[in-house]
Amino acid sequence: MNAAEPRPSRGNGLPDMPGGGQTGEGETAGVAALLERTGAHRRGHFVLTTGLHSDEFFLLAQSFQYPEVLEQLGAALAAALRRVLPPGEGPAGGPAGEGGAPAGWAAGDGLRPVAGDRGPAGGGGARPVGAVVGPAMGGVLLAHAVARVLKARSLFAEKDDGGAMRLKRGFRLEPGEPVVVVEDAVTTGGSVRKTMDAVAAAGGRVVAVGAVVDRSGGGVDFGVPFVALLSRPVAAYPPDRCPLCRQGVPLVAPKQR
Ligand SMILES: O=P(O)(O)OC[C@H]1O[C@H](OP(=O)(O)OP(=O)(O)O)[C@H](O)[C@@H]1O
Ligand SMILES: O=C(O)c1cc(=O)[nH]c(=O)[nH]1
Repeated sequence: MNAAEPRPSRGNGLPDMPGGGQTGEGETAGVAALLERTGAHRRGHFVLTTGLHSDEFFLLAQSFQYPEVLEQLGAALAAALRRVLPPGEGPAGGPAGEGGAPAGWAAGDGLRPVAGDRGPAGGGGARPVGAVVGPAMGGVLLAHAVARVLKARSLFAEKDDGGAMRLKRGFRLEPGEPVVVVEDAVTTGGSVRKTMDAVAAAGGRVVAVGAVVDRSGGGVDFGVPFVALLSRPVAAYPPDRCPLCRQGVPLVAPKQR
């Protein structure tokens, strides 16, 4: 096999991510290869959520349709997040409590309690991450995959009528509960910021942000540590300054097809 080719693994034709979830060049290459192989990385002429145009698009639903790939990406992102989480705000452990859990479910049932019920972490000390929150739709599956590894709850925020994000469906956070926000692809960071606002409105405290792809190449600042499995600047143009429009390349809304 050509050394530059992704390594097939587990008989599914998908490449392993070198380093078992370690960040660095090897992992970046592994993630890029995974996105190529699963058809998530597209080239053409695309309209983005913000109305900007781009010649590249990361349609991560294509990758996430393979549970094994979602699991790999979630594990890699969880590992990267662990490295930037403040001490004590890593994965949860500790005893289960009642809050958020249906009656009769407790430690050993596989349910994660809300952070305020985790005993020793309270009392002014750092608390473990209680929840991973993703913006719907792109962040829903990813939040689940990351939460599974961090042993936290998996929640999602949804747009309300005004375009803001909100926790709905009875999702609750404890006051000051440490939360990680995850996103499939970050361009301007607007969706992550709205999700952070939703977490704050629900009383939680965002301690880190993670994404599979950071199209800003490190150009966005969320005020908390931000990690991405693949980070590089990707051009995005206002429509009236889009070179692809000038060339007459057909414009595609990739999520609508
Ligand atoms: O960094 P930004 O400029 O905010 O753009 C990135 C966001 O846009 C997309 O979501 P979209 O709003 O299209 O909703 P979806 O997740 O339902 O596809 C994407 O999944 C990110 O959430
Ligand atoms: O900016 C966006 O809307 C966007 C870009 C991208 O590459 N992928 C995606 O899902 N959304």
